Amino acid sequence: MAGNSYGTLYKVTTFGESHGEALGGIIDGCPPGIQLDFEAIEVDMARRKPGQSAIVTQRKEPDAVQFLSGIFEGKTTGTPIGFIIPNTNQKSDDYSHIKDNYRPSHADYVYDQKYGFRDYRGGGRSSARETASRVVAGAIAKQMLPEIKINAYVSSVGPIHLETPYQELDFSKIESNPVRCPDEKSAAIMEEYIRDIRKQGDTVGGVVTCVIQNVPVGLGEPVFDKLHAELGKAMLSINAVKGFEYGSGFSGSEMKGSEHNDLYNPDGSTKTNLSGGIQGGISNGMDIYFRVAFKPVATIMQTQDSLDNKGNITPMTGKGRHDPCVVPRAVPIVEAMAAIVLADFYLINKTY
Ligand SMILES: Cc1cc2nc3c(=O)[nH]c(=O)nc-3n(C[C@H](O)[C@H](O)[C@H](O)COP(=O)(O)O)c2cc1C
Repeated sequence: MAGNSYGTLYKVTTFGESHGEALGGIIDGCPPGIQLDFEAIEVDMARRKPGQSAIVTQRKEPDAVQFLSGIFEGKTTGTPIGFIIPNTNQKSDDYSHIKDNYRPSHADYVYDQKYGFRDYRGGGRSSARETASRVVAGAIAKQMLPEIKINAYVSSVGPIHLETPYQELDFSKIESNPVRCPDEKSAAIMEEYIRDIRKQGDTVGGVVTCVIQNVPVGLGEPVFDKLHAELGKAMLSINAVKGFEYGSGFSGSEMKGSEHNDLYNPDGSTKTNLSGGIQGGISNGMDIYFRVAFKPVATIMQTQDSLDNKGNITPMTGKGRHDPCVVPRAVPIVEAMAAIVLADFYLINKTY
């Protein structure tokens, strides 16, 4: 299958299915000599892994990464970094109900139409288990760019919104609750809401906000490979993502130029930052911030009509262990994809 790689110079390829032997990946282009902090990689993996709290899927996977190449005495060698993440809990679920049936709003139908055959167990390649490999590649990319700070957090769950601007939030609180919302009051309401939705056998969407600080001026290419275009592609490549906006986003379209313009300070920084840290596709040194909208995922524990592969509409009830709301687990995935994009542009910049 094509389309399993991302990046030009920091090139990440992933492989694996939800219920296969293992997931894994190859990172090609990582510079030599980076002393890796393996604990930091494990921390990010633990933030994504299933079973981490009562408000995510209860599948139990340790998501332990085994590095196979490209690292010697704890340092990157500059050769491809190969790794696997064994699937240890892959045999416990019965997915025979989706063998010949297509869940509404999942990828079953399009995979069958495109390839004529699919590994239906747990969604196969379309499962967000694939994102575990991205988190490994992102954790290494973060270590390549230690001066750049990437913080993502949950800013809404269904109808519950955290309206506080990111500048007034304490990012050290993001990990203080299972929702990953830095405002503890909002987090408690969001958690309650997710628990309630789960009890109803339903799912709910949400928004992850990401803030990237200390980005040097000059990352991003001027025409097609604009920094925000690549961030948008990276975020929209994450499962269940339905929207991306950066800076003032859609709300900027309602403003006047006199309100929206970011006026300069003598050092080139700007007094406001409605542009979201990118101008003309190139980072301008201000904070980059964007929002990623996730849908309520498809598998619900209620009965809905599905389509079978003979063209019959038949009722189906979700089975197995699923996420009632994916945003708490999506936070490290958003950070990982942001880090991969920045690492790629950082290396591209060095070729000038
Ligand atoms: C962290 C994460 C966990 C997910 N968990 C589930 C899940 O438990 N059940 C489900 O039906 N979809 C889940 N999804 C979403 C599916 O992977 C996704 O909807 C599917 O691949 C179809 O792609 P699309 O929604 O982007 O069109 C999850 C997505 C993410 C990011």
